[in-house]
Amino acid sequence: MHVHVNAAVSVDGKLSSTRREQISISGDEDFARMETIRAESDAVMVGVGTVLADDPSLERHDESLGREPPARVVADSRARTPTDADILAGDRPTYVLASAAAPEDRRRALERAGATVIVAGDERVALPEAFDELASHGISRLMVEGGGELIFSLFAAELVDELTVYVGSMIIGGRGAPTLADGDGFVDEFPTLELRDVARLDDGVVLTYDV
Ligand SMILES: NC(=O)c1ccc[n+]([C@@H]2O[C@H](COP(=O)([O-])OP(=O)(O)OC[C@H]3O[C@@H](n4cnc5c(N)ncnc54)[C@H](O)[C@@H]3O)[C@@H](O)[C@H]2O)c1
Ligand SMILES: Nc1nc(=O)c(N)c(NC[C@H](O)[C@H](O)[C@H](O)COP(=O)(O)O)[nH]1
Repeated sequence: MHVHVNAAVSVDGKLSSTRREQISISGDEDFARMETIRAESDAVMVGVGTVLADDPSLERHDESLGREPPARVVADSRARTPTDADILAGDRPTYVLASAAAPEDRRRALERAGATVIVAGDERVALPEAFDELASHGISRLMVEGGGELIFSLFAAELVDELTVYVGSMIIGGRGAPTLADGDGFVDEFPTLELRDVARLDDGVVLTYDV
């Protein structure tokens, strides 16, 4: 499975503010670029932290981009996704990746709301195992939109193939504000990236890396 992480950060590397509310870092051109990647993907993924903060639809709004609209995936160890979340709306499949720690009633509630629940791992979602399961459902190109906890885990599990980051010309600051990669952090060995492209977009810059 090809895994493409895409996110927008401030110059100081933040995904949002200390209030964890969605901030418009991207402008129209970057949102259009993001939609193109969505349209080229079999599924679009976020962590439940992003679902709870932003309630994203993960829609492909521009129908002219062709193909089937992508399925949706949430990494949600304890099955906390609200049953009225936008990510469950409509007919496109939604896969909730949960762990054995997810209460049975929450799993069932999400299934009743239309989700396919995949259980992998004891406490947190075991991402490699869950991704194998997604592949068996025909997902071979996965786009990941964040947030920082999920992106860190994907790098830690060496599951990322490609990274695009839009750096908006703003400072957000805040010690506790989410960054591109949070989690426990790397301390001795650090994933290295190969810079493939640099492009100006809106008032910022898009960096494209192979991992
Ligand atoms: N600017 C951007 O491009 C962008 C994109 C997405 C999110 N955001 C922002 O990021 C913030 C949310 O990010 P976050 O880091 O709090 O949450 P997140 O979206 O990364 O979700 C983290 C949650 O995912 C679940 N999870 C399951 N298995 C996991 C695993 N193996 N590793 C890690 N997490 C796992 C856990 O329940 C965990 O709490 C919000 O403020 C949102 O606005 C910004
Ligand atoms: N590319 C991008 N630029 C931003 O400035 C910003 N704040 C996000 N944030 C990501 C966000 O948390 C969601 O993943 C989707 O951007 C939600 O969009 P939809 O409601 O699905 O259209 N993403």
